[in-house]
Amino acid sequence: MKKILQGAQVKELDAKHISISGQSSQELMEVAALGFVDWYVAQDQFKEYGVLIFVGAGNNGGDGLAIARILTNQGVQVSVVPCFTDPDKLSLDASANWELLPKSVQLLDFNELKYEGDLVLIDCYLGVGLTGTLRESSIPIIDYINEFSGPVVSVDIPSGLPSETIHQGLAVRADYTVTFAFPKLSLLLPENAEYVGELVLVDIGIEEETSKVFDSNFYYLEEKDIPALHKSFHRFSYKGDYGKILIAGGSPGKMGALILCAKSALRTGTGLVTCHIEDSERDIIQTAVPEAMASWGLIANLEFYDSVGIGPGWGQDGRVHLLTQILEEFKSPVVVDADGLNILARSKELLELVPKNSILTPHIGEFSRLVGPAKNHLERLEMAKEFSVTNELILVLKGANTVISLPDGRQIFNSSGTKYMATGGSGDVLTGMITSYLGQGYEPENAAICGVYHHGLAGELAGAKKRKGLIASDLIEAIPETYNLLDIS
Ligand SMILES: NC(=O)C1=CN([C@@H]2O[C@H](COP(=O)(O)OP(=O)(O)OC[C@H]3O[C@@H](n4cnc5c(N)ncnc54)[C@H](OP(=O)(O)O)[C@@H]3O)[C@@H](O)[C@H]2O)[C@@H](O)CC1
Ligand SMILES: Nc1ncnc2c1ncn2[C@@H]1O[C@H](COP(=O)(O)OP(=O)(O)O)[C@@H](O)[C@H]1O
Ligand SMILES: [K+]
Repeated sequence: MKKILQGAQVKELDAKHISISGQSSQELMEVAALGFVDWYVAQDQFKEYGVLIFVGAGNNGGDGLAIARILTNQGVQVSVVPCFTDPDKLSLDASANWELLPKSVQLLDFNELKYEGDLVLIDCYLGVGLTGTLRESSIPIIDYINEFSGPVVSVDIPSGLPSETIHQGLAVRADYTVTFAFPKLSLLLPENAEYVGELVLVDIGIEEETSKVFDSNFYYLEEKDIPALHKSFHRFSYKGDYGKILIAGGSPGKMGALILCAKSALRTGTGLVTCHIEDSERDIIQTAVPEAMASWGLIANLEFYDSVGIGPGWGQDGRVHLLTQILEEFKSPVVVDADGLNILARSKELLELVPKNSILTPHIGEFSRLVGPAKNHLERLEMAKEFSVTNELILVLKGANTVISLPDGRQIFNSSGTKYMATGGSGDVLTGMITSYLGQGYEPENAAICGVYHHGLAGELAGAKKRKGLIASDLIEAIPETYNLLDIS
């Protein structure tokens, strides 16, 4: 899994990579520029566009000059706007790429900028080398980029955005940010979404091993990390091997949440699902999910189950007794969501009963009730870490780039998912998936990671077809496709 370092550590990371790989810094810049161009030319929406590249004097500008050369050689019409006064002031690698710039590239003076036709503006003005507050001289440049009528793509980071903090001042507001090696923390903060646009990560071949010596609790979860975390089953596996799970949820008028959760667990691979419900709701669950069994009253034989999911659509009134029974009698980790979390927030003494390494899946509202209100996402991350470490629990803080907070202090940002998942019932589907993996015998950490990643991927697959027409049931139907895509059997 990639470590998320600080922007200021990028130079050290490069130096380490260079000493291990034997690659020169200019070659590394070339790899980054080629990676950017590969992504760029694959974007159908830019097919008929020329490009206008703003370049600064540092290595971010160097990337831009290399991109200008490579795109020109691929037949794209390229103009460059140098945002520096003297080419002698360029960084070493930027200077080398300045010398290599093809003669056919048009150099445009920022003060006399006039352009015609469909253009994409590529922002290579300032990267992670930004220090302190933005200088006066940068303001007209960033204003110009922000007033540009066409699409804006920022390279590595939107110019003017600091690498680690929540920003409220002037910075480029990009439609896309194509970042290198690892996503900078600021690109993952919801408060900065208006600057970042869509986030794309380009791998530039720096081994994960290289960042081991750097101190960071933040990690970025990608598709390549997933297959190794899955358990494989053998030819003679029977339904008991895939887990027997209990879901305590649903209430009159909110049975849908439980139905989504149960179906999702079945599609994730669980062998046997039992739904613990109110007597009056028996017909609904048996009709909507014939594959599931139902139980009611006090729970008999809790030890029969491999995992328990608690909360979707449950309601809070009259549930404390049942929740206490589960937490006292079920000795393995459980999954707690929705009203299960709301009860814990109201009756904090129950928190001590929650088995260690259980997985709690709050959205921001539930987090605020359970752990406390946060000023911003950075503070929320810090509070989540403290909560996970102190209580030895796994917190899955849901949202775009869901964060998995582990009892050892690591915090993992998810890369999969789409805005189309912001629809009622998406969270119930996630609870079913994580409970399913726990029941299949996955370590709690892996159950949370696989659940969160596959859930987001199911969202991407369903979202590609249904866009804003996506509903939570579409996520469930897309779960099997995620196994095909990652070749998980
Ligand atoms: N491993 C990787 O990820 C790789 C990273 N690579 C790339 O390197 C980039 C980092 O490059 P970097 O360190 O040269 O700095 P960069 O971002 O160009 O900024 C320096 C410029 O900003 C200016 N400036 C500073 N503060 C300012 C302010 N407050 N207000 C205004 N201006 C200010 C500063 O001016 P100066 O102080 O020198 O006068 C100088 O001109 C990184 O983002 C990525 O794109 C790839 O090439 C390869 C592999
Ligand atoms: N903009 C978004 N980008 C990616 N994922 C999202 C986004 N909005 C919501 N999600 C995901 O959808 C799910 C919503 O969960 P939740 O808020 O509990 O919904 P519900 O209570 O309706 O089931 C979470 O897993 C969250 O990560
Ligand atoms: K930039």
